[in-house]
Amino acid sequence: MFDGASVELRKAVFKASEDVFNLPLETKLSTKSDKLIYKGYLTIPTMPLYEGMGFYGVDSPEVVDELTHKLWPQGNITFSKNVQSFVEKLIELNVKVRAMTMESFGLEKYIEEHLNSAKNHLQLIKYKGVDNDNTEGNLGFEPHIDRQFLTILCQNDVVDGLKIKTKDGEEWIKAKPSQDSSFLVIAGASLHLLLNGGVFPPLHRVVITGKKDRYVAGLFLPPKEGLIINAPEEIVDDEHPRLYKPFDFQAYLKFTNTNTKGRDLSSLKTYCAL
Ligand SMILES: O=C(O)CCC(=O)C(=O)O
Ligand SMILES: [Fe+2]
Repeated sequence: MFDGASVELRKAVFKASEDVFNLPLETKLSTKSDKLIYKGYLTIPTMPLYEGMGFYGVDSPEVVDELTHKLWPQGNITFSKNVQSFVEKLIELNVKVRAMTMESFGLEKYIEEHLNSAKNHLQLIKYKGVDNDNTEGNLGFEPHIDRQFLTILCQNDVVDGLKIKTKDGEEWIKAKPSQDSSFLVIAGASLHLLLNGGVFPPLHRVVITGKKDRYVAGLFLPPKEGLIINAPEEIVDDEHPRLYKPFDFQAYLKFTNTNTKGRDLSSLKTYCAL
């Protein structure tokens, strides 16, 4: 699925991403939407090195075209074509991973329904490199679990920074892609809930150490608006009792947005465990 041509495509997307973040601030701000925080330009006051550009519903060419037009009113066909082709590859990978995951839990009959229950969201991310010798590194992204079903990340080859907490909570390990064609797949809270705790959503954070800017492209799979997540009966029994109340993603988003420190597994449990 990811051949030489895809590696080229990926390079083109990171080049495109540089172009996006190099645009004047007013242009980037013109894409900001107050309806959904993750549509358009995103900065987060507590994470000064981070800038994001979100394409919510990215599988629809209109979404990419509309945002491209705001960024380059004179047009930029190369940008929208590269983003669309790249997203197609990421979506293919996401479908495979989610179908295989459902299969491994014996939930074949829910695959279709599950695949249709998510939106495709592309987030281009830039972390500004730092010019200081803080050996601990500088905060790029606060520790958190992802809230969606699944996250697929790829980064520009030269700069690492993503760290993942081991399941026992003992240490942070570096998530280092093995080669420039690799992707990192992270399970999020919504998949954890759907599978009654069967997959683990890891705590992760980003630490920036060098002068080089770090670019990441991530496909996020948030549940569609209105979906209520509840683990299927087939995976609930005396040995695996139901762990969570029916879960409304939008309400959880609101809860975690007003409480940024609450994005870990224990606060998810406080929020909706039975
Ligand atoms: O920058 C990264 O590698 C991870 C970003 C991330 O964790 C997120 O956007 O949720
Ligand atoms: Fe994350």
